[in-house]
Amino acid sequence: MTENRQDEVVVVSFDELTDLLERIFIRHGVSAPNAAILARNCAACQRDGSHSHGIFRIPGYVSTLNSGWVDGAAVPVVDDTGGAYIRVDAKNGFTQPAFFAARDLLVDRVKEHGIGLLAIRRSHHFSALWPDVEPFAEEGLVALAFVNSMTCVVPHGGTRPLYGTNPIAFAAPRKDEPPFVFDLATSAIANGDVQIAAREGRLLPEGMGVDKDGKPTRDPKEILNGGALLAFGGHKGSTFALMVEILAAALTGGFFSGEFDWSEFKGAQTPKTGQLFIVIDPERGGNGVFRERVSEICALTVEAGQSRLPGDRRLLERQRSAREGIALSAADHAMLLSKLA
Ligand SMILES: NC(=O)C1=CN([C@@H]2O[C@H](COP(=O)(O)OP(=O)(O)OC[C@H]3O[C@@H](n4cnc5c(N)ncnc54)[C@H](OP(=O)(O)O)[C@@H]3O)[C@@H](O)[C@H]2O)C=CC1
Ligand SMILES: O=C([O-])C1=[NH+]CCC1
Repeated sequence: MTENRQDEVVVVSFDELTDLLERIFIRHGVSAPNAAILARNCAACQRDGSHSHGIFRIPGYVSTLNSGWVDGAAVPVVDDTGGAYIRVDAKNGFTQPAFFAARDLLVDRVKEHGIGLLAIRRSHHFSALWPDVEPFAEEGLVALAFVNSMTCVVPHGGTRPLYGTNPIAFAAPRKDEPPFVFDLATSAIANGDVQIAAREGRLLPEGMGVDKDGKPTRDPKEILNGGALLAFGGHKGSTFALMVEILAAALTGGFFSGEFDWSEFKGAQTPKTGQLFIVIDPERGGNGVFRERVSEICALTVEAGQSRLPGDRRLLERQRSAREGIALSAADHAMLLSKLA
């Protein structure tokens, strides 16, 4: 760890950050195996510049754990249907331990059937989705993830919030290069980014949200205090958000984004919903050149003038972190240390 007081920055390695986060999770009641999974996930978000779901989320994890809303020591129960469909009851724990409890079985089933579904319920997903899907593509598989969250998005033309920010992620292997991965909220902006803008006193771009009276606003505080977010792309993004409610909640047996009641749990921030993962073995397509074709369409997209592909910024951040370490502001580093007290 190196401190640079002049710039008020503390530089840590990925392993150092993971270790610190692991100790924080354990300090607040997360079991050791679950803490190792959550710490690695959160450190990876910070490393890759997914700042809305990196260490920014630690106070939320901690206040939620302390409220009793989530069980950090939950032991997920895997229900193997014997076919391509695997169900997991997360037992009111975080999604990632439930995901890893079934991941190997899922990959076995994908190899067997060409496709596998992992449906997780009674689970709290408080992170980015790309860490869930990217490793499948590194193994040559195609993966999709659907996660619903907590009510803060108004359906297109509607008058009250109903959907969560409901992200969708996708990963596909490419030939001789890292997988193509996107990971996006179906809201115009993720709730985490609205919170960060509010903290930094920044206005948002037009078209992200409305205030408590339904009037368009660029003020993140007005959106967070009784206002709401809009879906991306009008009725189209709104319909994607609805689809995510169907796949992540109705299909898995989890709660819709507006269905759970955390009012008795002061400090609770993690949505207790459901998550669906669909994993496909592209080799079953039989054309034998799937990776080449993915690389080809990505290259054509850039040739057609798109300045960059989804995931490019994140991978550059990953490379920078590997070269230079992960730079935390001294204030953020102090915040993390304070969570060990
Ligand atoms: N757990 C949960 O319930 C929720 C989690 N989230 C998480 O919040 C995160 C942020 O979501 P969101 O605000 O939608 O993220 P962004 O809008 O910042 O990015 C969404 C995707 O678009 C890509 N992208 C961004 N800008 C461009 C561009 N100019 N050209 C091409 N591609 C681009 C990003 O790649 P790149 O990363 O390389 O910039 C990323 O794959 C996600 O990781 C999501 O999973 C969101 C909602 C709920
Ligand atoms: O940024 C976001 O919208 C959320 N992240 C976790 C729950 C919702």
